Amino acid sequence: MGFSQEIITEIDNIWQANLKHPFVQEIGAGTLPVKKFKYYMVQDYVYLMDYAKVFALGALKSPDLKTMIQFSNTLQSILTEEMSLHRQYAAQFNISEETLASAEPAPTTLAYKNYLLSVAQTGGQAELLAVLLPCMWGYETIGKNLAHSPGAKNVLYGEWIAMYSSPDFSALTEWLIQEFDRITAQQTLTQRVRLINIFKNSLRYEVLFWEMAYQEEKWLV
Ligand SMILES: Cc1ncc(C[n+]2csc(CCO)c2C)c(N)n1
Repeated sequence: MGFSQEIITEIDNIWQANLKHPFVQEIGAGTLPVKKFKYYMVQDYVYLMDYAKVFALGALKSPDLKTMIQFSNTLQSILTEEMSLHRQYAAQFNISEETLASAEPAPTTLAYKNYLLSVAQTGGQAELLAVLLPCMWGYETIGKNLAHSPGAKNVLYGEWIAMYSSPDFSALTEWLIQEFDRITAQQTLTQRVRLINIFKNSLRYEVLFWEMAYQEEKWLV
């Protein structure tokens, strides 16, 4: 069993909480109130601006050309494909690109993106992979789980599900998992414990992100 599989087995309760969050289930059922989805789209756009930078840092910290190309291709696809879907949704909701690009992060978005960036900046390649893997792997699993759900045929949520259940996205996630398993195979117990914690925190933030959107979290003042 690879280290990545060992981690999600150990923290299965958090892994399941992420997959089964009401926000995700309601996308699958096609019943999620549009208002919550709009809120999510804007916050996710703000999040992705910084998430993409983690891939730029991944390229910077790459040990070889092949890894560097993968990180730079992914950075490109986040900015052009994934964020372009967000821009299309925003246009549908009459939210301008300026509003989208200048939206303020809610507390959870701010905390999560700062966590990602600080781990990616201060850690090495293993820490960087540990912090970004829950996001990729979680969405890929959700995409697969929802591929044949009623939501997949929903006019609004169908495209979102299609993007995360695409074979290209699965291949990318698989590459990240293998890279993580390869890099961590030789690590000491102390290093592994640190990586489990990073992975766990990032996964917890994924759950909090759904919850934030579900509750339409606001700053108190
Ligand atoms: C909070 C949050 N977590 C994860 C993703 C998913 N995601 C972000 S970048 C990327 C790589 C491929 O484009 C994927 C799958 C998201 N959108 N928002």
